[in-house]
Amino acid sequence: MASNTAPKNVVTINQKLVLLGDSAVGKSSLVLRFVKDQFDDYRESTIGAAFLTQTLPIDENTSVKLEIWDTAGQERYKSLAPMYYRNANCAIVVYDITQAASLEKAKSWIKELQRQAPEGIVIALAGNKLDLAQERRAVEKADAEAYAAEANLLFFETSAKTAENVNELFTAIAKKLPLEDKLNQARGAVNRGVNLSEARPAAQPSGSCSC
Ligand SMILES: Nc1nc2c(ncn2[C@@H]2O[C@H](COP(=O)(O)OP(=O)(O)OP(=O)(O)O)[C@@H](O)[C@H]2O)c(=O)[nH]1
Repeated sequence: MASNTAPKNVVTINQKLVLLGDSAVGKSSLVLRFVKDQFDDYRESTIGAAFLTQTLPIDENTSVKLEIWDTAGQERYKSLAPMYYRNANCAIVVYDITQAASLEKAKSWIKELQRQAPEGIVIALAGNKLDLAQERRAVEKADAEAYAAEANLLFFETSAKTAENVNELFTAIAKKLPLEDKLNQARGAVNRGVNLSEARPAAQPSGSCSC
């Protein structure tokens, strides 16, 4: 599990991450595994959205603090999603490898992000519930991988239950973020003795942590 604090002399860049996908594919479970290294077999569906943060080192001088918006997958909350992806730097779109329809839903989220989210947003496609692959797989890895390559997405199959590929997914996203400008700004601010917290991103939509 990643640490929640960064060592001294490390520049930390805040980046907003949004999770999207059908209900019950495991969005909240992936976040819970990544942030707290926990898993619940019986999780309540998210209401509205949940907010958590986690700091990830990406090299010896730089950390990324991910401000994670875990959106609710139920259809009735669909209209809220733009509020969460509007200023996002990166997104994880999740499907369940045992439910073919959830990949179709993921593809429609990806189209919406590519049309409406900020230019340059880093998008990953995650096929979750990999622990059920042997008995219940309904989406072939090669098919999802080929789609992801064509749409220029990062791609991982994950299991929030066993933790397989969960840290790898979040780390790959953090490493793909174009941080050069922000790093130069932050290092310039440090050299001028400016308090970095003044340069943090604008206020986020309100939400609660359901973890
Ligand atoms: N076997 C298995 N079950 C999982 C995995 N991830 C999540 N689940 C289960 O799937 C169910 C739904 O998980 P959630 O994390 O609540 O799904 P969600 O996508 O956040 O759902 P919404 O809040 O409705 O959008 C729960 O019962 C979880 O325990 C996994 O990797 N493997």
